[in-house]
Amino acid sequence: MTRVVVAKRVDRGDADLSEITDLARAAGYDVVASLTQTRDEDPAFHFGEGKAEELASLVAREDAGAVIIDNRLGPYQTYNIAQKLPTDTEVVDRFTLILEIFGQRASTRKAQLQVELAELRYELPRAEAKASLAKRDERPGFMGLGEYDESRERDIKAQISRIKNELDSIAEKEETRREQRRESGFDLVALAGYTNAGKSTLMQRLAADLEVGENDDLHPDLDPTAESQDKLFTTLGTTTRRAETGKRDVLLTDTVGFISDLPHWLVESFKSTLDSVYRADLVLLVVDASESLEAMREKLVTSHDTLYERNEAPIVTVFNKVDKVDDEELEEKRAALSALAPNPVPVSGLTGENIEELTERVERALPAWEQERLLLPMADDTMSLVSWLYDHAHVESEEYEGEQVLVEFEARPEIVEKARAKASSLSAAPN
Ligand SMILES: Nc1nc2c(ncn2[C@@H]2O[C@H](COP(=O)(O)OP(=O)(O)OP(=O)(O)O)[C@@H](O)[C@H]2O)c(=O)[nH]1
Ligand SMILES: [Mg+2]
Repeated sequence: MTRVVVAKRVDRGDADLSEITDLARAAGYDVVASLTQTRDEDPAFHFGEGKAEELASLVAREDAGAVIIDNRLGPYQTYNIAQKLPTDTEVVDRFTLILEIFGQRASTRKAQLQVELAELRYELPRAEAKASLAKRDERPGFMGLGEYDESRERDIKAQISRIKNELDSIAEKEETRREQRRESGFDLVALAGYTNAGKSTLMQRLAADLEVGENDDLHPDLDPTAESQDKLFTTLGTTTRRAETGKRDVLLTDTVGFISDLPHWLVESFKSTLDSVYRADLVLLVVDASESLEAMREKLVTSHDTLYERNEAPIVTVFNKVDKVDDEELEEKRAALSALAPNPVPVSGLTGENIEELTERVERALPAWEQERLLLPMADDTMSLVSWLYDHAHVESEEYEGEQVLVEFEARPEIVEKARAKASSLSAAPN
């Protein structure tokens, strides 16, 4: 395990190193020391130059192989800090660290492409900076360098557009699959929220274990396990399972957690993963209610920012981990956060407390179903239409009256429309 020093600068107040330390551990580093500074950003070193020197001696004393800095460093700042540090000390910033974790966990083609895309987008401005440095230093006999770096830039741009095309075609396939699932009568519910909020635990709680096996071939992302761990970014791809909520057939999707302070291009790189949230029929926004009010507020803001531009679905906020919070504290948090999290459902994914209230809320918040009664003549295909209704709708009653059958059911508007069409083709069929 590489020994690392974590460091962070804030403009004012105290720098909090807990998240960057968790991220470093999630990436497999051994955090051996830390350093913080409260001051304005220094253009050359990000930290004050004296602090950068302090960092260098800390790295030497601790025999660390890398420093992890929880700030956005410009390419020049990264270079300048590296110059101060013992030779071969790696400088890792918040985004490279997150990308490293994503890279380690990326197990599907899509996840790998997304990581690659983010890495290239990270590298592009750095290659541009290198090229312009090289140009500035260009002297006779040194011509090759600048040109070489410009070709690297062109290379990166070409790779970016190739990967984006492939991701677009994956996204299209997934959109088609979502539509097919809706046509089969499923409501699509997505779990979203800050990393480590307990999404995967809740998924396991809500999932009906039954039937996953049967659907494996149909839906390749249906996965019997949604791993949960006390680690950041345990879940990277998406996992979909059937959930038991009552009348409605719900497909629940668990997905990558949100995290604060990510640049736009990084979030954008994971767009096709987040599409399963943006394009759901309902989003369950999971919040860890056992954290401090301030942490909850910040994480809710990050979550809403991530959802803001693209999300089309209604949102139900879930206050998770209530087994660790007493009623009074919960009530205070609920009141203080009412603007960001209106009417949250308190649950514990771990103990199962209050899960029923959650499933009831899901049923109520999903787009409304239509009621319909169809009087069907007894024809060759009548029984197959009835069984189709059982698969795609909630059948309330089925009564036989002589040569006719009366079916009462509730379903999505599209399903009702399809059923009507099927019914009219029944009666039109010659006997
Ligand atoms: N006490 C308590 N712990 C919980 C609860 N739900 C989840 N946890 C714990 O919180 C940690 C994170 O849970 P996950 O379900 O992996 O969280 P996640 O949101 O899927 O996290 P990422 O996939 O890493 O973004 C695990 O250690 C869980 O056991 C809960 O209701 N109560
Ligand atoms: Mg998870």
